[in-house]
Amino acid sequence: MEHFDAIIIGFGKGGKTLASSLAKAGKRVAMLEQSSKMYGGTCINIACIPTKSLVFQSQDRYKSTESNEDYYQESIQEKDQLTSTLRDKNFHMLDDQETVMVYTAKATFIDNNKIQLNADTESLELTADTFFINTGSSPIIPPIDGLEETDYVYTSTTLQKRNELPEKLIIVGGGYIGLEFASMYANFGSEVTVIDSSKEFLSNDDRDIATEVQKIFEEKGITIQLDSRVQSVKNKDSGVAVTYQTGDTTEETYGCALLLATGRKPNTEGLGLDNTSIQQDEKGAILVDDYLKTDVDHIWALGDVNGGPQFTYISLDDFRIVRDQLFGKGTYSKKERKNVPYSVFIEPVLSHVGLNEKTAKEKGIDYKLASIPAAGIPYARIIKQTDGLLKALVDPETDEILGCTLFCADSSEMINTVRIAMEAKLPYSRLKDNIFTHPSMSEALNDLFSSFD
Ligand SMILES: Cc1cc2nc3c(=O)[nH]c(=O)nc-3n(C[C@H](O)[C@H](O)[C@H](O)COP(=O)(O)OP(=O)(O)OC[C@H]3O[C@@H](n4cnc5c(N)ncnc54)[C@H](O)[C@@H]3O)c2cc1C
Ligand SMILES: NC(=O)c1ccc[n+]([C@@H]2O[C@H](COP(=O)([O-])OP(=O)(O)OC[C@H]3O[C@@H](n4cnc5c(N)ncnc54)[C@H](O)[C@@H]3O)[C@@H](O)[C@H]2O)c1
Repeated sequence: MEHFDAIIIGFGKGGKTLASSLAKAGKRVAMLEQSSKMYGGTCINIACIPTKSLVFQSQDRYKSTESNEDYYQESIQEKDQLTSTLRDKNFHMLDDQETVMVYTAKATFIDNNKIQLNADTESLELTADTFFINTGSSPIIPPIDGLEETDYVYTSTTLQKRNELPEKLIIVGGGYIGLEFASMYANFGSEVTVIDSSKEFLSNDDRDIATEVQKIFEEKGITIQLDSRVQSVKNKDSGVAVTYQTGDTTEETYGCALLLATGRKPNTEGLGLDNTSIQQDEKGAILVDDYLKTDVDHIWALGDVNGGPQFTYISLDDFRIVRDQLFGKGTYSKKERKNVPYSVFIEPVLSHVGLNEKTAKEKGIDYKLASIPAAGIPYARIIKQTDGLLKALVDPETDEILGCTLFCADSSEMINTVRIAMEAKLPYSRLKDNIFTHPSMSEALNDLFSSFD
């Protein structure tokens, strides 16, 4: 039986980065990945990278004279080339290191110290001093009658593999995936309907932001059905007949394809956690302390599987927490992680960090508010992306930035500048008076924060 210094289960962002660090420190590492199609993890193979490749290609659709169908197929091929290159690069990044061994097989714990690897024809047992679980998450399939017997039902993973552009696409769930896919498929030329169970569109966001996003979605021809639940689906023609309940009424609609985007659950099935002392919460997430340690002293869990925010950059930050324990002072923990930003890659991008007006009001937190339209930004005019709205909240006592929402082009870059200012506890005047290059979207931060004077 082979013994390692560390076994990492799952080729996710946190795990693969940790594997490299451990190897650099001369440790013997086993990276266990269940699928040869997933070297590098979810992000590069089926999530952030391929979807953003499609998002950005869909935004260039208007530049091409090709048919919608041809343009879409080429975009899918381009996306596949990109992920294949990255997958190969990721595999070699680890496998080419002398002290790292990549095993392609599903891992199951036999006990707190031993793993069984199950490949097609053989199985193998491995032991290690330390274990790091980084198995990610997978789509939640909601209980809908007829789902299993119906063709043309997809998840975000399987829809990206479909070569044919759906003329009519129905999306269940209006969260990150639902909105990004809605915007992207509408740009490619699909007729899109989003069905979401929430009473309000973008229910966690400020109403003025949600209204602006909804307006832009409707201009793209996207139909949004709120307070609605899909009850049943069945095959119809070469697509899906969908029955859903909106308030008290039952409605029917038809799509060539149905995308399920109702959240993701931690990947713990088949991991053999029952054979260990590791505990899980009611949603299946592995319970960890602030240092990401499980109930077993030599086993940690990183990324989506530990129930934290589901972002690649959080998995990477989980790596930083573990690295600090293995190679640093052991002081960095989840408690230190504040102001996690996010970007939803619709058009324009919706980015946020910290507090928004809605939450500030709910919590009775004092704030000063500034808001400017994206149309006033010279660079937005140059790139012809004048839709959107920028908002910021500052503390009236300290002048520190409490939060910021940027619904404008390039906001996924700009929001990182705002976060640094927040983390450094700078007064808003530092962004108001910062020298930004011109013309750029970032210089809009001068204008946004000038509104407080
Ligand atoms: C469509 C989509 C778009 C997204 N877009 C973004 C985005 O733009 N930005 C962003 O930050 N986040 C985005 N996310 C979220 C992001 O992809 C995840 O948060 C992130 O990939 C999670 O990484 P991880 O390190 O937890 O593990 P993962 O990258 O999920 O890796 C887990 C790996 O473990 C393997 N595995 C599972 N079980 C076993 C087992 N028993 N044995 C061996 N191997 C196993 C899996 O095959 C997988 O390769 C998106 C998600 C989706 C679905
Ligand atoms: N840009 C990004 O960073 C990005 C992009 C995509 C995904 N992600 C990550 O992936 C995670 C999963 O994304 P997601 O969109 O699947 O989940 P989500 O939690 O963002 O949204 C799920 C949506 O589905 C709705 N819903 C739930 N059950 C429903 C039902 N039965 N019928 C109708 N609607 C229902 C919810 O109201 C919610 O609006 C996200 O939480 C995010 O962390 C990030």
